[in-house]
Amino acid sequence: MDKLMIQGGLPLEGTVQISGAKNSAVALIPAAILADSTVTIDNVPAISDVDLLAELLREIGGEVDLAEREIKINPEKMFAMPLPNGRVKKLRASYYLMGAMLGKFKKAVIGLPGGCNLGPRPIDQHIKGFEALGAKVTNEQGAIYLRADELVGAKIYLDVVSVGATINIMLAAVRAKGQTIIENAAKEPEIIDVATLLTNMGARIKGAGTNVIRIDGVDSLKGCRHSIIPDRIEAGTYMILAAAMGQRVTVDNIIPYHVESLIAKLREMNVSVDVRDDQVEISGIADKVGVDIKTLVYPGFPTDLQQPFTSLLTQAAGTSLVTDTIYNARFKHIDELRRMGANVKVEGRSAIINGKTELQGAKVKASDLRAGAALVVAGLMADGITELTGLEHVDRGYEDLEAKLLGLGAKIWREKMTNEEMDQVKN
Ligand SMILES: CC(=O)N[C@H]1[C@@H](OP(=O)(O)OP(=O)(O)OC[C@H]2O[C@@H](n3ccc(=O)[nH]c3=O)[C@H](O)[C@@H]2O)O[C@H](CO)[C@@H](O)[C@@H]1O
Ligand SMILES: C=C(OP(=O)(O)O)C(=O)O
Repeated sequence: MDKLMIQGGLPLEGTVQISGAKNSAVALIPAAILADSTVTIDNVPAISDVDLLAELLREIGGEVDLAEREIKINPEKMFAMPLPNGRVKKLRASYYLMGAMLGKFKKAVIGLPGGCNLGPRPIDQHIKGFEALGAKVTNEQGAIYLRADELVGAKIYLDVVSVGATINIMLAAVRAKGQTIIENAAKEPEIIDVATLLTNMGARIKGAGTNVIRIDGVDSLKGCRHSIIPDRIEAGTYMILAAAMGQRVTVDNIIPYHVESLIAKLREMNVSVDVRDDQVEISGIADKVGVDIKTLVYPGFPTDLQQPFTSLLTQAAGTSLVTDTIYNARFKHIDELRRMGANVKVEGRSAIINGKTELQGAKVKASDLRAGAALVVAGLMADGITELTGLEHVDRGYEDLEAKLLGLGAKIWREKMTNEEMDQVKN
């Protein structure tokens, strides 16, 4: 097991290239199950969630060729192999195997998903959608059993705006009989990306990116080629890093429109953001002032950037209030920030940050993916060296983190943990 060593206090400068979106990739790869011939996806990020999904598709008989930035999925020999345990529990997005396998084979057995521990993450809206399409769904010993004689389009109103449920219902509905209407659908860019792939495969989908999606079922879907949109959360993380330590940092290969809520908040803090066609240039040298943020569904401020943004706010003057309306326990990074000297307290769904405080390098642990990102931001701002463990979470979502940061002038490297350190981290 490795730990990440971060030498803090060094200015960042240069250009960083953003990879394909994790939350698109992890839905697009299962979507390929629905095709009858090879789907090729490029701009695929090299992250462990993608490796796990590639393995899962191989387990169900898929021929999967994962090369640099490209994945080729031939679904011709796939079958409805039950996946109650194992890799499905290591990531959140394994739940997309439910919609895709149900849509293709009319049956599936998939273990309950893993992913970041952010408090309760139910999948009742996914199940409500599958049932509305005609599936019988049962939960047996931690695995979801789905079976349908046939899937028939239905009108489904989501009680909670859910990215996963919206995509999963689309996957199950594209080959159903007749029309499905998803009301109160999520509008995240990744949903449009999945709808684009499915449409290129031959599906008939209207309204992706709005809160009403209409799907007219088709009998079969064919292979095609697709390029993944840039990762707005990775982009946002580097924008926050640039605001923290950047003299002049260009975050390249992005869709600036996807990070508008972050740009607005950075400007409110006094950070200079120059927006161009597919990049932003950020200079964070100015004295920063505290701001309040409230996470919301897209296009509101993304919950996935809340944790790294909290780290940045420790360096802003005054009191800032961060409220997460999506997850009630997404504050596991706060204790670690306090260990580094931050003045932050959590009250209910909010964190109250009093800045600006000097941060000191410390031994800290990432409890989840974006907690890891938050601690990398903090480590780069702190005096001295920060040792970050829990890298398995960070590797789920950030391609080449060290290489990208080295390219910006950071001093960051991995070291093997000693047995004693591994015991300490486990306890
Ligand atoms: C793989 C992936 O794309 N993960 C993203 C996806 O997660 P995920 O798809 O799991 O998140 P959802 O959009 O479904 O969750 C939003 C909220 O709805 C609740 N809910 C969701 C489904 C359901 O059936 N019942 C229910 O109550 C959740 O507990 C949460 O409070 O969107 C989240 C919100 O933008 C992001 O943080 C995750 O990075
Ligand atoms: C919460 C996240 O991921 P997942 O849903 O895959 O756990 C995230 O990407 O911040």
